[in-house]
Amino acid sequence: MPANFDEIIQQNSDAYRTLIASTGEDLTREGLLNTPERAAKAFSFLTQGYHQDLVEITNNAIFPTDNNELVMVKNIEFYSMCEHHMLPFYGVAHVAYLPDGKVIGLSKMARIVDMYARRLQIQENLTRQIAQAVMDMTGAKGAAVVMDAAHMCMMMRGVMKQKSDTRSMSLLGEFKHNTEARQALLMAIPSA
Ligand SMILES: Nc1nc2c(ncn2[C@@H]2O[C@H](COP(=O)(O)OP(=O)(O)OP(=O)(O)O)[C@@H](O)[C@H]2O)c(=O)[nH]1
Ligand SMILES: [Zn+2]
Repeated sequence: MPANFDEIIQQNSDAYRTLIASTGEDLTREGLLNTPERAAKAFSFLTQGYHQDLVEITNNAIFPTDNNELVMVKNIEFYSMCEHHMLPFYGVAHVAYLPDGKVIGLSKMARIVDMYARRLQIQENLTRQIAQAVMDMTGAKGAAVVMDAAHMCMMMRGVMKQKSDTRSMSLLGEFKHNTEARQALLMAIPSA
């Protein structure tokens, strides 16, 4: 949470008041009375990733191992917002790495996904940032992230395609350079 949290909520409530008023709505009607502040708090939650860092969220949960085979946490659900329209995109992330003597707490992989998802993003950059973070935190031989997502900006407006879904991938280290490692990874990833 930022130090000036209350001030930010106040400012963003005013901004939401302006937005709501632009529709012609009556801001004093009962159903809308607390909406600007509620929306400001919701926005603050959905963008809280800007106020987190990797060291804090992983909390030193790095452990020694003598098993350096593939680790993958599949189907980590995430919600993000596209940086173009500020509309949600959401789906699942599959996060994998090839340890080099160290593993990371499994829940921390999901926390890393959430930290980057709760920012204004495009799916491709989100995917790469998660892979890089896993690589950096574990010193892994390779890290890979695959994300499958639906984009509300393509569904409820614009081209209005309800069934399209987007797969993005980031392969680092061994997964990029070693064909065998990449094939083992791709076989383990669920189809969209
Ligand atoms: N590559 C990528 N594009 C995205 C993502 N999220 C939204 N977009 C796209 O960003 C693009 C923005 O295009 P613009 O032409 O500037 O905006 P627009 O007029 O609102 O575009 P339309 O959505 O086609 O109506 C659109 O094609 C969106 O589909 C994402 O995560 N990755
Ligand atoms: Zn968009």
